[in-house]
Amino acid sequence: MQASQSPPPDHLTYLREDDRPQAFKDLLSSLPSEKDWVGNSLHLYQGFWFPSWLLNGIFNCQNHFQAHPSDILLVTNPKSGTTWLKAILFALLNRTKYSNSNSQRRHPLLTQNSHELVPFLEHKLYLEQENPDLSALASPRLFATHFPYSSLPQSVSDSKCKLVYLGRNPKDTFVSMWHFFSKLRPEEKGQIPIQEFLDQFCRGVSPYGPYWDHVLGYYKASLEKPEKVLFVTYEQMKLDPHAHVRKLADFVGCPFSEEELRDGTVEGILRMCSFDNLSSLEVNKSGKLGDGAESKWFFRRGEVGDWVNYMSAEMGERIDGVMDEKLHGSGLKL
Ligand SMILES: Nc1ncnc2c1ncn2[C@@H]1O[C@H](COP(=O)(O)OS(=O)(=O)O)[C@@H](OP(=O)(O)O)[C@H]1O
Repeated sequence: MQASQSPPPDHLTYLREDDRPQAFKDLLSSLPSEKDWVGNSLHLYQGFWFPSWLLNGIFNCQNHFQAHPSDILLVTNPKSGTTWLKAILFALLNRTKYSNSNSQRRHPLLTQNSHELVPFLEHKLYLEQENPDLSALASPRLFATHFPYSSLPQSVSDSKCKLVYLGRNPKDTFVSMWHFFSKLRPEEKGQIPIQEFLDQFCRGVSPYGPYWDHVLGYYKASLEKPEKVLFVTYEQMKLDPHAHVRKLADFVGCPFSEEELRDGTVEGILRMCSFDNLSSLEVNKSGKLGDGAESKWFFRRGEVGDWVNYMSAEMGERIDGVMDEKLHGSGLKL
């Protein structure tokens, strides 16, 4: 998720409200909407709450994005570990180019935030002919998106491209989101009242929410089409990162060789992408992304279970209660 407070910069002109086609404005005004805590609108479209400033991109992407069979899409609900998995997948797919024996090439993750290296689909990446960067991307192209499964562009469903979904415990995601949105508010407004933020979350109103439907869509798809959708969680990645990076590599079709497993390639990727390493790099301490968000906002604690420091047991039980009810019978527990 990116910041959207100030007017979008030039390369994101499609986000400017003035430039939106009338048909889009008409559709927008017909959709149910709610205000989020930063003052932006969320619109209910195809059963999910989309930030209004992204909807034009969402529509266009649905209509125009042409998936390639070799594409890899990392999908997350915001604040589930996107920044981390973007880095891991980027490092994994480009490991030969930037290996130790090829160390004259400085690793891009040392000087660029992973959000700059792995673009979001809904950020005007859908028209290949209009986007030279997109056609110049080497195969396999790696994208990220927060699209719900049921709203993915048809070409993604039709093609043989692969989807990696990263889920996260909803309480940690919720607290991470609460911190992030609080940062986007004008300073004098202070932190978002957490109880009210929770009320909204538990009604399903959050960016790309309801949270449970987002996760469930991909979980079910991963059971139905295991060759197309891989479902992993932030907690599993934290618990056994080595095994999961190998699993990711196998899934995206570039498994580690015996030699790589012996020579510490996996460990090198994990070290490079660790919270401590990435968050200590100058680019992530003082850099800014194209839309004005500060890179450091994407690195807070990076821990499992940090919610207990911000929510009462009762609040935690409330999220658990909603999740239990919504995920009942699915076999999924987050
Ligand atoms: N390298 C690494 N390892 C582990 N965890 C990491 C890493 N980088 C970011 N993070 C944590 O991920 C949370 C941010 O989520 P996202 O990256 O999905 O945010 S966004 O949707 O892209 O805005 C946010 O979680 P919280 O710390 O719980 O807020 C980040 O700290």
